[in-house]
Amino acid sequence: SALVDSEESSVLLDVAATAYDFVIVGAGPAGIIMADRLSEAGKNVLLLERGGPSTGETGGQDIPPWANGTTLTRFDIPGLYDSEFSVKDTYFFCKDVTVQAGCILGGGSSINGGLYWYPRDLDFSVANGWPSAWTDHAPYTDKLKQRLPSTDHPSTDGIRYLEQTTTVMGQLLDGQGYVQQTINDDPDSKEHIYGYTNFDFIDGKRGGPVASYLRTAKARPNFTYKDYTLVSNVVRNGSQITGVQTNDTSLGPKGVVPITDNGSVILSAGSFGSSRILFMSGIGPTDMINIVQQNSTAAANLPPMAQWINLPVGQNISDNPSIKLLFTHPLLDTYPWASAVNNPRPADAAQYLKDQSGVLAASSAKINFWRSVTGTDGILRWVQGTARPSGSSNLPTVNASQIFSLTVYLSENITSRGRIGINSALQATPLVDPWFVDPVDKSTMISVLNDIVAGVSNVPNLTLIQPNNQTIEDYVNTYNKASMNSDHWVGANKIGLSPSESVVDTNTKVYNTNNLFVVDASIVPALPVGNPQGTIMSAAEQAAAKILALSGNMTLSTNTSLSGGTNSGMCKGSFGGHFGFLFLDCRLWIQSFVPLLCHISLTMYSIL
Ligand SMILES: Cc1cc2nc3c(=O)[nH]c(=O)nc-3n(C[C@H](O)[C@H](O)[C@H](O)COP(=O)(O)OP(=O)(O)OC[C@H]3O[C@@H](n4cnc5c(N)ncnc54)[C@H](O)[C@@H]3O)c2cc1C
Repeated sequence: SALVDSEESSVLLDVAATAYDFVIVGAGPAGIIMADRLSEAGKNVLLLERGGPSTGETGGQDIPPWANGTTLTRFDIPGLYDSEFSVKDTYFFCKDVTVQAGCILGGGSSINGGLYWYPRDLDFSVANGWPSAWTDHAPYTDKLKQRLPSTDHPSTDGIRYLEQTTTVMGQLLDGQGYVQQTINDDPDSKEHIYGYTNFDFIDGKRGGPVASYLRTAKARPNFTYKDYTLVSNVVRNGSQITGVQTNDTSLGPKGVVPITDNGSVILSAGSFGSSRILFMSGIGPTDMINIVQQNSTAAANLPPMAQWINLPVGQNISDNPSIKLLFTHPLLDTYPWASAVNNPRPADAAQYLKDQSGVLAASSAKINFWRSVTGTDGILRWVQGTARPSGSSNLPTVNASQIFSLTVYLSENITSRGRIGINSALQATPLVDPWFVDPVDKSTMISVLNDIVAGVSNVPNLTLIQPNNQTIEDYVNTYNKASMNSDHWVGANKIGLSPSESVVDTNTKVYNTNNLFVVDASIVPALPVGNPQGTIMSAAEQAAAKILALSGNMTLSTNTSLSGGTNSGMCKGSFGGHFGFLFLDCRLWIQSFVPLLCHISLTMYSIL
């Protein structure tokens, strides 16, 4: 199916464009899982990623000096997570998003702290904003667990390192009625519990979807991956999407990658990335599309105004407001995380290089706890704490090597919402910050922090050093807003039952389009109880099942190769579901048997 107009194809006569059943934009956790599940079902899938490789396995080259001669990049080594924020060249963060977002293979999962929580039932409840069609979510979490189990002891020798923070923080929590548990063994239990941090690391290295789902996808002939490919917008004719506009003219005429007649585009470019692509495709609030209209290059790709689709893209955003406290205790060993990329402690580097064990086999988080608290508005909100043996060098009166930090997040049921959008430079950016918009969120945080601090005097030798000589209330009131950012943005393209308050329907299809889907953090309607990647990845599992069900888990597509408008005659058919899996690639017989084979497969398809 020719998806570019005749003028375009006559200008670029020698560009061949393969049409795909699914073009997925963005190789973050959601995009990778979608690519794997759809290709597993026999679909012809193209995964486009704007960034380059990350881990050594994917061809990454960013190897710290002390690991020279290995394939261990900074993204492989969990203990280098905290150093990301202090290196000069942060090329792995998106340069056109004004907050931190990963622009590299794996997206956020390649640059995040790796904290990984299986969602609980309440995270996917109607009360938490999900449509009822999504609430039977446990089977999808099970699918995720099978492919990507969590660990709370990531070092290959099974030993936990730097546990002083856990010991001291555990004493504080014991004194306040918290109970220790293996957190992911019972995800539904979150009331006054604490435990070791769970990660998605594998064999002492960063694991995540890149080291699991992407591996299986890559092994399939019907899966194609292209990196360094930026998608600006979808190409559409009204509600019918016909392809995506990329910056790579080798992929198709003027860089347009077409989809098959029954094909679909799935945006998995993250909360900021997917929202921007929608605006640039003429989908979203009019004020945002007007900004696109004012940019002459981007305006050229906008559909006519009559085809603009007004949806609340970028609204309903939430992110955990988080406040950090600092403590000192003589037992502590504050780890020099920031310098570990160039100058790690020599024994730790040697141990890690030997067999991926030791301190560097985990990122900095050591202990997590949860509780609920009811605000003055009667709403029960959830609270998460994460403690790390890390500190700050600007505290002259304190021994800098004996500090640990506690980050307290307000999570599920917070009532504040913000908005994200684009500015005139087309950077994706928060327009209304989502933290403490509702004063009850703030007062709830203050009461939680006061509760924690009240227990400090019961732990021998434990001292709160930040805030110091200041009430918790003053500390929170004067806290730098930007530091409250937890990088857990959800809700921009919220799933829901109506286009007046949501962007995608219960099948994750963008309202008022025939074949455009969004599957990533942005469809999650409200924050889960813990750091969100487990929720996002299991949501992708459910979305894949729903999208496959929509297409009857079956595809028979003519895989058109355009060259100056000429069909070179490739044929590809597959079907799955009840009849098992059959994949026919006609390229082998392209010279002589193409028409016959295509006919046979079409006949088989119609019989079955
Ligand atoms: C510093 C940091 C630390 C974090 N720590 C944790 C943690 O410990 N635990 C946790 O659960 N969560 C954590 N998070 C959040 C978590 O990583 C994200 O919620 C998650 O990665 C979102 O997944 P996603 O698939 O929606 O999008 P993303 O991970 O953002 O992936 C989107 C992908 O799309 C690509 N892309 C974007 N735009 C385009 C385009 N136009 N064309 C082509 N490709 C495009 C990007 O390069 C990226 O690879 C952290 C986030 C950050 C930034």
